[in-house]
Amino acid sequence: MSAQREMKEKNPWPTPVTIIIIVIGVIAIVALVTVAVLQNKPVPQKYKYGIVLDAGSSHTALYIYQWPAEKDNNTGRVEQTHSCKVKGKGISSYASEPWKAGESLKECMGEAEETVPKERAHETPLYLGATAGMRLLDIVNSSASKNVFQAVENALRNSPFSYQGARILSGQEEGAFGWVTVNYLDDRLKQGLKTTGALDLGGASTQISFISNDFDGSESPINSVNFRLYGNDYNLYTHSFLCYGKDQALKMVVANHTQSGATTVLDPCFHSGYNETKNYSVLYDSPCVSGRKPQEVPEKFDHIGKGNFQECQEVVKSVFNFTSCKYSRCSFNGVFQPLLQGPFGAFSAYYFVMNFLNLTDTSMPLETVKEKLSQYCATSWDKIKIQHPTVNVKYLAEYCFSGTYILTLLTEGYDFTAVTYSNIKFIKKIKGSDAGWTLGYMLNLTNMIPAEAPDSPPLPHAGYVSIVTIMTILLIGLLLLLALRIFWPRCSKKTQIV
Ligand SMILES: O=P(O)(O)OP(=O)(O)OP(=O)(O)OC[C@H]1O[C@@H](n2cnc3c(O)ncnc32)[C@H](O)[C@@H]1O
Ligand SMILES: [Ca+2]
Repeated sequence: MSAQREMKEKNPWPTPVTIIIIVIGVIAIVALVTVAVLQNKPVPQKYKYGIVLDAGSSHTALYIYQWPAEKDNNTGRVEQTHSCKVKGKGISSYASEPWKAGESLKECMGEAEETVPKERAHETPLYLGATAGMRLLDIVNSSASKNVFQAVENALRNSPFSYQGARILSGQEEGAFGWVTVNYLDDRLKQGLKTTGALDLGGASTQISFISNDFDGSESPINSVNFRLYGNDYNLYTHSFLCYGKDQALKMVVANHTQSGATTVLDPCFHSGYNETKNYSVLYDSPCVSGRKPQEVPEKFDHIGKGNFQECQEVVKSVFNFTSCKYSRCSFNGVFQPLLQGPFGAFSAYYFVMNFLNLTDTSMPLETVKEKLSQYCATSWDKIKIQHPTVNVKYLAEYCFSGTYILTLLTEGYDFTAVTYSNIKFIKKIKGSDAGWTLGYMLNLTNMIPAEAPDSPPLPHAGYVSIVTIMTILLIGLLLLLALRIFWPRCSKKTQIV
């Protein structure tokens, strides 16, 4: 018996148990490596780029987007990597000297050349989209609008990028792409989650876009945009109000005050102590008001502030027409609008203005918001200038009007109530990318959002983590057992014998 035991102890060949442990260990290692390789494809190192120029009514901005080069088959995340604000006004302001519109873009185009790696430039699409400023110029002087586009095209064709054209977006496109941007950045589209509405307030137009159960497009087809994105169908309600951006709305409000052709205009939307001499011709230079220019007007008028929120609200209301509606329900000016639904993201001037006024917190009761704005409007112009010495004086003079306009547009125009006001979030960026139509526009033109859902990874993430964890624990256990058998055979034998 003892000789047998001695032989066994000296036998260099592993016992069947050891062999089984080794085999299981090898299988576990192979399985672990296979799962890890399948799940974690190599992390892409390189990026692809796309550039969009937003030629707005008040200014032009350039946005550069990037996404992982190996994932442009619809699975990689597109994010904003750089933005550049073009100096000066919007391209529509260069109607009488179009070449300057092209010149104005050069500095930002230079920044784009520095940002996009040289070897990627030729394959980087470059788009320019113009909005309400060019829509208005096109209405009053279409040849001037063509000349501006010509100048802009010349400048962009000479860039190293793959120029894809410049054009005016329709109001519908502007609204719909803003909605796509917000929901793409929030990962709502890919995951098929409930979507967020989009509210964009520009200088010359404003857009509202949202999904409502109350809307199937049949009542007002011009307000309907259909998408199939990542396997989900969306029937989006969208409307763009030309002339209801905050600069044109201000013109309309002041035009209402100046119908008598007076030389002095008392304005409740400007602070008391504000007094500026303005030209009638400049005030009435846009098609939003030109039809209402009084026949006999002096050259100039004194624009004098009165600082009264309630009165300001009344005159602001006067630019909205609530009298006629041929649909089941309307927002204003006879435009169909279904029942408001879900959360909303409000960006561009909505954010600039409410952020300046410290009123971005929408959990604050609407009445409190109004009280705060009322106090702000009642503050004298001298005091306001002292309190904000670094703020652009043109913006500063207009925040009382702008805040009042925003609240009136949201509550009277779109019908947000004291309850639904808290569904609005004033936003500038989402995960580092600016909210606005540009990203949605590029995603659409580059077919970056597929109609159908992309293939999911071989395993759901939770399954993958569980398998890897179980395998690892098993492997460590087996290796420990093996080590015990090899290095302390006597010890393990003893346990067996006992
Ligand atoms: O969409 P459109 O109507 O073409 O206009 P835009 O694209 O040029 O309009 P923006 O959103 O850039 O700006 C909207 C308005 O907000 C103004 N604005 C920009 N920055 C601002 C700030 O910091 N404070 C107040 N107003 C600001 C700007 O002059 C416009 O009147
Ligand atoms: Ca805009």
